[in-house]
Amino acid sequence: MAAISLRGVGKHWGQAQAVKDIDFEVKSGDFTVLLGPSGCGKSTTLRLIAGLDKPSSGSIHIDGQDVTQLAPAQRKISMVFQSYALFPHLTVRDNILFGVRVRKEPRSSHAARLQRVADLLGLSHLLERRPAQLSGGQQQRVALGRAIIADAPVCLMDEPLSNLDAQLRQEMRREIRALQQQLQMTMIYVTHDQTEAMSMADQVILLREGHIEQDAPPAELYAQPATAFAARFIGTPPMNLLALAPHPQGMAISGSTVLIPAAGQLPLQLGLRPEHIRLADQGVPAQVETVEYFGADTIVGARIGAAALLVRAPGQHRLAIGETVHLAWDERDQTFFEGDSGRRRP
Ligand SMILES: Nc1ncnc2c1ncn2[C@@H]1O[C@H](COP(=O)(O)OP(=O)(O)OP(=O)(O)O)[C@@H](O)[C@H]1O
Repeated sequence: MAAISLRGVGKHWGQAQAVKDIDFEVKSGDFTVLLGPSGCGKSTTLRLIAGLDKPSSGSIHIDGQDVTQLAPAQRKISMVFQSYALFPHLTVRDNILFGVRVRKEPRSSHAARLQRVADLLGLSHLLERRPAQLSGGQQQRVALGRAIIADAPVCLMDEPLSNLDAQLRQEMRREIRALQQQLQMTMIYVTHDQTEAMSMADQVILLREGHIEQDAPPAELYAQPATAFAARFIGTPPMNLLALAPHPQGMAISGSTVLIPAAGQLPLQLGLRPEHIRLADQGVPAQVETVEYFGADTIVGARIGAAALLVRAPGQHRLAIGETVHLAWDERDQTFFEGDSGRRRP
């Protein structure tokens, strides 16, 4: 199975720089997610790996071979797009076999390969249908089938689930991840959905405005965000960032007398994950501003001085707006970010 590496890859369209200085390695058999907000360069990066666009600088290697100048067909990759790109006039069978036939792969192998892929994806009873006679999830499986039957060592996916409803998305996430592990595919998957990235990936590459903000496994991205941007991009709800201000005895949460022991230079922000803050009998007084109940937990919006923050408390909490609650957290769950650069303080 293939490993992929990008070295100093950049792409500009006229004056506009879509991505710059992209460096990363994808291990063979790993599931890597390119994550980031709209316009950060995810699709551009994927298209460069696929060979659909040529980089303006840098090089791309697959399995140790420099493929920068190779055409897509020579790169041994398969690709699944957001729009499934199925042929409406072809049956499921013919859609899945399309690429295999175009590439003139041995006819004798077609039936067995089709059978395996159809069984794997639960499509065996739908082979004679046309795309219009399938549900969204089934169409997505056909698109996956076409990628899997190619037996290409690398599979690239660009937001493949964005046309599906929330429940089906979750099912398909699990299916894609299970298939990738079962077939030991090297996968690069583009999404702007952090829950998708966190739940599927071995490695997350978080992009921002064309550069890599952080490249780490999900657990590290969550526990040790490199920057305030990374901290805010991950988590539901995301990490709270509270501005700190000078206080005669050190540093306090801005607009309050709540002291935060932290050596370092201002400006500084305190990062606290909503799930790390407890509603306690004793602690920092805060005023309740919002209460949202979700069944398993309650998200409480509260204010300490000038700082608004969200608390994720297990179970149901009937709190009145304006009521004073007490908040507590462990010092080890505090993260500090430099106010100007946004970098996490080590
Ligand atoms: N063919 C093109 N010509 C000019 N600019 C482009 C082209 N393709 C992409 N760009 C620009 O490059 C930047 C990155 O685009 P890209 O599609 O890679 O972002 P993305 O992260 O995939 O966004 P989205 O999640 O919205 O699809 C954007 O500013 C975009 O406008």
